[in-house]
Amino acid sequence: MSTRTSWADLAANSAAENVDGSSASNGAVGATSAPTRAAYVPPHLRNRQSSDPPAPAQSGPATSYDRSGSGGSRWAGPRNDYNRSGYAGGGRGVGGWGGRARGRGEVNPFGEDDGTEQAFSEQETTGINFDAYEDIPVETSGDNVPPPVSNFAEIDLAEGLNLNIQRCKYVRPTPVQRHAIPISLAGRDLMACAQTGSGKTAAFCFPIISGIMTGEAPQRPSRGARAVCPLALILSPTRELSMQIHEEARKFSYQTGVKVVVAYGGAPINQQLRELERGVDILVATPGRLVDLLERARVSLQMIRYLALDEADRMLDMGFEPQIRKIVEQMDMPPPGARQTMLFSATFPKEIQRLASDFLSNYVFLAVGRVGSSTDLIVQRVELVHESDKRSHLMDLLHAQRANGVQGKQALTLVFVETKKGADSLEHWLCMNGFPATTIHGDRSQQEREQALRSFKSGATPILVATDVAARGLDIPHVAHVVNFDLPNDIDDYVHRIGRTGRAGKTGLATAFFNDNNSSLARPLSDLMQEANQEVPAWLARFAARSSFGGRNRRSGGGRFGGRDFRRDSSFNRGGSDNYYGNSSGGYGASGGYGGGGGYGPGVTSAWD
Ligand SMILES: Nc1ncnc2c1ncn2[C@@H]1O[C@H](COP(=O)(O)OP(=O)(O)OP(=O)(O)O)[C@@H](O)[C@H]1O
Repeated sequence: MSTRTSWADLAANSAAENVDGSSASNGAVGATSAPTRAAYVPPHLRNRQSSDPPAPAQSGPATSYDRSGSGGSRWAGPRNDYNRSGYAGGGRGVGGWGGRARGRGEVNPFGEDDGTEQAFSEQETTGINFDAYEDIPVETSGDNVPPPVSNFAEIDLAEGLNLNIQRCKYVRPTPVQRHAIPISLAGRDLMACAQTGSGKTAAFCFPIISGIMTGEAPQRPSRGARAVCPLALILSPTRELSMQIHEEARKFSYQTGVKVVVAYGGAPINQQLRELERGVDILVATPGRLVDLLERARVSLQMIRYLALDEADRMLDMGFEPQIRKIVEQMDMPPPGARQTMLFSATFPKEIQRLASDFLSNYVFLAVGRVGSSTDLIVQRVELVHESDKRSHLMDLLHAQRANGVQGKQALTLVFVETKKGADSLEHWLCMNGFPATTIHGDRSQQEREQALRSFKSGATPILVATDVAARGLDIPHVAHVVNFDLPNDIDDYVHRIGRTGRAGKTGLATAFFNDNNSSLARPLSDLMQEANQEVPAWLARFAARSSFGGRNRRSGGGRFGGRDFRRDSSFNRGGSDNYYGNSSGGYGASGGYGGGGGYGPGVTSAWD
């Protein structure tokens, strides 16, 4: 019983932390407010009833401009000047490339109140807890690595971008930003590994936006050409993550004249085509939809200067690698060296690093914290729960949270399950038992997926039951608790899942239900927890000791895993021209420690776009 009380206490503390300054400033509902109950529709009836309200305008790329008040015609977008973006090269008529016009009528992604003035005074209270990141060891390797900076003022970013950084209330760069931004601004290719929630999105967006703002005007193909030619491509594995990166990039590029467009599956392609035709500098996309656009010859990659792969290890695993190779190697994208390539993730198995090196030229490897480690900000608990007891155990947890006033918008709970059917069934059961829940997985329509996320974020359904489709990248404020109802097979998936809480310096709680079916995860899980200074239960240590070495999990063969450039490991070094010079701070040694080979199995690739 005492354990359960402590879960609830932890969740309560976490919720209290998550409430801090921001709720005061936006008038958000407090932790004890009752959430608005959404009308529950059982999964089997969902396609027959139109119970889900239609997606609001901001959900789609094309409709987002419909809110701009720029007038009735869809063609009267804020930047229908094809000379500037995506089409027809030559004269910009806007004071040169560096003097890009601000998009008139551009929707303010910061809301009605721009708040630039206010931003400075509020920054210190609403920002990230940087102290939490100060001790993180950083390692770089590569040729002539550009030195890190300690604040944004030291970085030579374009002026309009600096203003938007203030609008975002980013006071100081996070560690990954301090290192990665100067490396990218120096024009270097980069493979970067940093913990979940540590600000990787801005780390690749800032150099791209700044580079486009200050770089030479591109000579785009003639206006008659059907294909649009973005200058930068950002690929991510899921639709929701692509949408999120698009939203972030739009904030960072607000009023800079840099146009960001998103394209992802499950949404009408015609809307996305229309948006692309208005001009695009940065294209954010999921691989499947991009291949479709390339095959229709509606997008050309010939002018790509920047390529960023977010969740790069996922993008290069067996599920996605063929599509990524097609996009990057078999279409018209400039080769490594002629473009700048940035790969980011919180996990980067060596096998994938080796694959990824095909896309890079004389790159810098950057590890902030150990590769694949979880952040200390997340309190991790593992409970021994038999398969048949999982539901009642979850119910106990949720009741304890409720009893402690941990619920509502400020304390969202994300529950991961293995299968889509399992997700629907658990959601149904939770709702029947008085816990408003919704679900996100690959069998739901895109509209349903987006509605589920909105409902979760708003606190209307403070529990989201998800498959791995929600495991990576999603930055949902106020996720106080991640429950691994079904543990994943791969420890890296666990790292990403629990990383949906404890983000941007805030604390979070992660609870996992473990039983005999998860024995292959015992050792990597106990290693990971130990490394993150978590309490490892004695029974888990016994499971770990019993489990065979060299299993399918990469870490199961090694006592220690670390942030390592695979080029430092002689067994991976193909004797090529990779020269590098290691550079580390924070004091961890040079031993490798990823055991076993292969290991990254197909997992739950069906859940991915
Ligand atoms: N310099 C900064 N100051 C304050 N907040 C920041 C800063 N940089 C990023 N953030 C915020 O931190 C949160 C996490 O950032 P982001 O989503 O980029 O993390 P990530 O490292 O990509 O995580 P993941 O590995 O889960 O994809 C976001 O809400 C973002 O707005």
